[in-house]
Amino acid sequence: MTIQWFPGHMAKARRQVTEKLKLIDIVYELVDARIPQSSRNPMIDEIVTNKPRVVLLNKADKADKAITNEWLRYYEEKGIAAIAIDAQSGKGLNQILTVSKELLKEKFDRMRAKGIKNPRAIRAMIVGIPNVGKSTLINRLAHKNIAKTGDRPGVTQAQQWIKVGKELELLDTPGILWPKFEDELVGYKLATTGAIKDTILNLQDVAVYALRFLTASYPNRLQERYDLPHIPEEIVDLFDEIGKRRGCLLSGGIIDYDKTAELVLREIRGDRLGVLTFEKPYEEKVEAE
Ligand SMILES: Nc1nc2c(ncn2[C@@H]2O[C@H](COP(=O)(O)OP(=O)(O)OP(=O)(O)O)[C@@H](O)[C@H]2O)c(=O)[nH]1
Repeated sequence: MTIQWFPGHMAKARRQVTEKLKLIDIVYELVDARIPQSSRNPMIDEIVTNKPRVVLLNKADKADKAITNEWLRYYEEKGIAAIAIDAQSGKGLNQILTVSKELLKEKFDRMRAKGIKNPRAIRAMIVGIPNVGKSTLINRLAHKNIAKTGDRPGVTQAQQWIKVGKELELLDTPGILWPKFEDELVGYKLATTGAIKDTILNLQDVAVYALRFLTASYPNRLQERYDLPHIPEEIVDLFDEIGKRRGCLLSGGIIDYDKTAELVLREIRGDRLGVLTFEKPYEEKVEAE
């Protein structure tokens, strides 16, 4: 597989995030609840070293609820604050302030101890990979409450802050961290959920991954959706069955594998096979074939 992880992009993103860290009290790391591990950039652990962090499992409406709960337990066991949210509908968002206040209690208590009667609002920034829902979350929290507050020390550029009630302020520009997909399985998961462009990986390979995953984890849904009396063992036979049933054919009745791959991925992304989660905590890494 010839996936490139652009070091130039990453270095720039790292610089920008590091610069903004000086302005804030807490980081909200947005990940996709369907692939909490693959949708984060592991470098964030090196970048965000001295600020508390909350993991926000976004698009929880598209994820398998039981597995989202497993992820929440996993983070709890590791002592990492995590909340399942749906930025589009606003579900779970009210927990963000509560958790932030808990994590920053000592810092703000110290301010009060120094004689500051009404400490300022908590300042936060959102970071995450492209398409994970950063803008949706900011807009949802903002309710058009965007406040121009001008320069803050440490940056040459004026930062805009978004007021979220009285107690929270968000940087209006999120930090973008690129996904790291040197591992091909990570790449396939990102592609299946639509986090990376379809032109980056071979679409048939992505669909092979997705169909193998469905066969192993959600066989009933696969059978039901494509009306399969049983799931063929050979992946090519599975493509044939789906292509035949859905009319993805070339002239002469030959199965059009590109069209079949496209159809399957479109239906997965559109929740036609129900809500799905592609990775579990503590899961052994399985090499994609
Ligand atoms: N179902 C669902 N869709 C969501 C949710 N949050 C965001 N989306 C959708 O995901 C897509 C990407 O959301 P954006 O907010 O543009 O993501 P972003 O991280 O700002 O993307 P970039 O600007 O590329 O960095 C949009 O189509 C949103 O409508 C969610 O909680 N649930």
